[in-house]
Amino acid sequence: AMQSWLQPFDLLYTAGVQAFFQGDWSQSRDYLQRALLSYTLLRQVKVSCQAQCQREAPLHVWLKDLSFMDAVLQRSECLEHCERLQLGPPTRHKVSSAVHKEFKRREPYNFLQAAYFKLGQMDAALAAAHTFFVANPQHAQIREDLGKYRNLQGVHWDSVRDLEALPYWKAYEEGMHHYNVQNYTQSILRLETSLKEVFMSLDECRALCEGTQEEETHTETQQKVYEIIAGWYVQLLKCKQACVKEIATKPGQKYPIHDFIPSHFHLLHSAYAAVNDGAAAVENILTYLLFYPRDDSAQEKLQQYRERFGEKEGVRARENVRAYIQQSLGEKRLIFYAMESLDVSFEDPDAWTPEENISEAVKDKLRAEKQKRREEEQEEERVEEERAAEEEQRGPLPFEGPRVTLDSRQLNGSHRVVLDGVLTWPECQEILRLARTPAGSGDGHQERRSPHTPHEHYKSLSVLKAVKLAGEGAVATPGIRLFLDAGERSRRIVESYFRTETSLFVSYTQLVCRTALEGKQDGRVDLSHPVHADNCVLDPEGRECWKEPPAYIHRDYSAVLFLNDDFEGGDLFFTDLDAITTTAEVRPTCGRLAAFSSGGENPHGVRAVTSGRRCVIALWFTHSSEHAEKERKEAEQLLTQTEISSPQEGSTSQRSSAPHETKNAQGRKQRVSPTERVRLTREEL
Ligand SMILES: O=C(O)CCC(=O)C(=O)O
Ligand SMILES: [Fe+2]
Repeated sequence: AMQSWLQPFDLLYTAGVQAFFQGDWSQSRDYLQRALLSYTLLRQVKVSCQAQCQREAPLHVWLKDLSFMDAVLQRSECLEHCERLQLGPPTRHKVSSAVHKEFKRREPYNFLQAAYFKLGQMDAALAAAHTFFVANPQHAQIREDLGKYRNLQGVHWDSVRDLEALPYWKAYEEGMHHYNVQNYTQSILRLETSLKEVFMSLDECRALCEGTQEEETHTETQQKVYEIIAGWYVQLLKCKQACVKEIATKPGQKYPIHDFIPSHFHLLHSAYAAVNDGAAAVENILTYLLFYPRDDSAQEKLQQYRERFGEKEGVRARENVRAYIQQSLGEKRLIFYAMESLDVSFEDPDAWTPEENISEAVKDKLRAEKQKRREEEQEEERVEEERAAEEEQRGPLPFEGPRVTLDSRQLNGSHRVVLDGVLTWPECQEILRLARTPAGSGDGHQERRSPHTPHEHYKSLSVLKAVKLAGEGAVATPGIRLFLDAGERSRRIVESYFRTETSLFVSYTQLVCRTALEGKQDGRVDLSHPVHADNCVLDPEGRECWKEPPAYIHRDYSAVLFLNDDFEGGDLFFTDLDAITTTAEVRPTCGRLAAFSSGGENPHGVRAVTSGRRCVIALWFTHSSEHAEKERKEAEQLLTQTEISSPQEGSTSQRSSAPHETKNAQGRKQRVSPTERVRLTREEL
């Protein structure tokens, strides 16, 4: 049966992305299509196995009864067997939550649209692009791409549709529209369709909760067996409850539609009344009253319908809705109970939950959580606004070559930017030659154990030391001139891009190379450079950053100018104040500059370098003239003398005009996040 098993969607996705960067568009398209299909089929199998095993291995027994365990085991075996038949061993489809999230965000469609485009399949490209856009309306790159599609000849805009659309959204929206223009018959048809589909999607979502279990983040070691069962079960109930929210949230929207399900019945009773179907009008207002029994205006409406259409004997609220409400309330009751006794948090997705079901203590907890959520949302909005303001303020670049690759928004932070093309390929090579001099040659060179990790060597070179080495003939001068110039170039870019209020001085420049020690990488878990902020002492526990010594508090901006990419690991990454939550990763490559403000808003670190050698120019800038790098001046003077006395080293400020590293060479690197990788090839669109 091996061949008939479903291929894991994450592997197909990875293969598709890989082919994408090898420029094999048809291969990429095929893999991505299969990945999306596999993703859908996997869900279908899981849902159908749940349904099947609910029938074949029911769970209507009590815990005190030994047969409870019997039933649990049978259910578990039924599911395992059912899924194994179609999917193979369970481990085949263990997918990381990162990939799950990418599929939820419809990321594969972004690759797919570009692949279709390359293959000249314009209608398919447009459909995929639109599908990605619907879930990512803020995404700058896809907006730009869609703009380009708009200008193309022969693309069929009228037929473009969302390939992932859940069926009820269209029906719901049309139902609303017809209702608003008083076309009640059509409205009824659409809303009934929507309702049917909504409950089907809800059932699916709830069934999937039983299939997969979120990993517990905190694992108490001394938990008793009942606590574990309780914890697990509450988690399951919360997952099922959250489905209401998921169903009511349109793709690309942050918040669900308020009262999504009850509102159907509200619209329906009026619509049925408008077409004089008294029985249906009464049925739907009664159904609405199941959610809001004390809604006075609904009660009044019911009276009016009874007067207008006569007593409708035998007309009752919809049975499936009554059952749904009962089930949901039962679940909520258990969760509320758990909130009182266990450390459980919960956000009720429904507005209709009757107050009397909730104890005062739980009400307080719910209120506190709602408040917390609101504050989080406000904070998010504030950050978003700040970012938008920053975007508007962002200054021009002082040179032709460099261009912004990722801005603060794309890097999920503030005062961050990644530029490419700050150095050309030959320039990087020339600077790298400075670092290649044998260890121990001259006192300026230090190749030693890294101060941060026992798994790497670490070599640093300041500008002045470099110049002195040149004086001794140990290194070539053009590289040093470039080393100095690169710092100045970066300074001007940072000053201009961030539109700093006063001018910036370079306060320190360092050429830093980190070399993986061979044979010392197995099982390594540490970083090349632990998470820190550059001008304050990070306190992840307190989520604060203390701007006081021993931190270099005069540093205002930091920059890392990458020189090479022929090593493994070594990505620069940013985190939240907790020093754990990664917000952005930057893959080094020649000429790429990562610049950011030096404070607590930009904690960062460097991933382990697990093979080869990673070299960068690390730069810090300051507004304070007293902290301007004194060595730089001295180095300049010395260097000028050296250059004059040894003209055979070539022209003074050697500027190469050789082409930049090609985009494909960058793209082939594995570590760049897929989103960034799409960006890098996007300009070819
Ligand atoms: O090398 C890097 O990417 C960053 C190094 C760094 O953060 C530092 O030296 O402060
Ligand atoms: Fe740093």
